[in-house]
Amino acid sequence: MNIVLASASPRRKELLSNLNFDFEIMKSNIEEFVNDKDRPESVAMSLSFQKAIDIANKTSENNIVIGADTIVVLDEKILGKPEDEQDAFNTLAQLSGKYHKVITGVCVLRLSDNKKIVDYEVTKVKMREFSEDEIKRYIKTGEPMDKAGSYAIQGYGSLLVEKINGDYFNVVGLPVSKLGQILYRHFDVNII
Ligand SMILES: Cc1cn([C@H]2C[C@H](O)[C@@H](COP(=O)(O)OP(=O)(O)OP(=O)(O)O)O2)c(=O)[nH]c1=O
Repeated sequence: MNIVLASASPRRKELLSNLNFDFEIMKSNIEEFVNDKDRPESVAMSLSFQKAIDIANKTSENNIVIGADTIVVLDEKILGKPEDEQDAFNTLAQLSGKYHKVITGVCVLRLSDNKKIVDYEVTKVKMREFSEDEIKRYIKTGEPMDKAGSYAIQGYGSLLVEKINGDYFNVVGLPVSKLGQILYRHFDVNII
């Protein structure tokens, strides 16, 4: 039995690596389809499941597969990864001075005994007010381009964040504590 992280995200890999247990990485390349009418929590959970099942079907059925998906939500509207720099600018301008939610859906499954747990974690993030000039300078760093909500709290984006309420790691891309509980309670995996 192996644990497989169904993710191309270097952030997720790093967060799991901090726990010093063996796992494999397999990159799922599902088409991320979002229906605007669904609740943001459902969207994040559904995408995490799609990533996990894609990889589960390509690996041993005894493996435990983990999928995750992070979205940023402002006034119930999902702000995903930016399409281009203009899109990143518009997203960051909307986030300035306000609270938003970061939701990460997480799915853990094992086909051999038909086990599937899907859950999510929410973290509230308050941005300080920033100017258009600051947004332009931030975009020039290149950091926003592959991040949900066009920022990275673990990087230069930390300069824009005023405070958070909830799990920091959830914002970076993986609700580590929740995931640990799922592995322990439902899959008998004891990391510590
Ligand atoms: C809000 C925020 C998001 N992010 C990242 C985490 C995710 O990698 C990314 C959201 O995109 P996702 O679609 O969740 O993940 P991904 O495409 O990077 O990787 P994969 O689907 O293969 O698992 O945004 C940060 O790194 N820092 C932040 O502060």
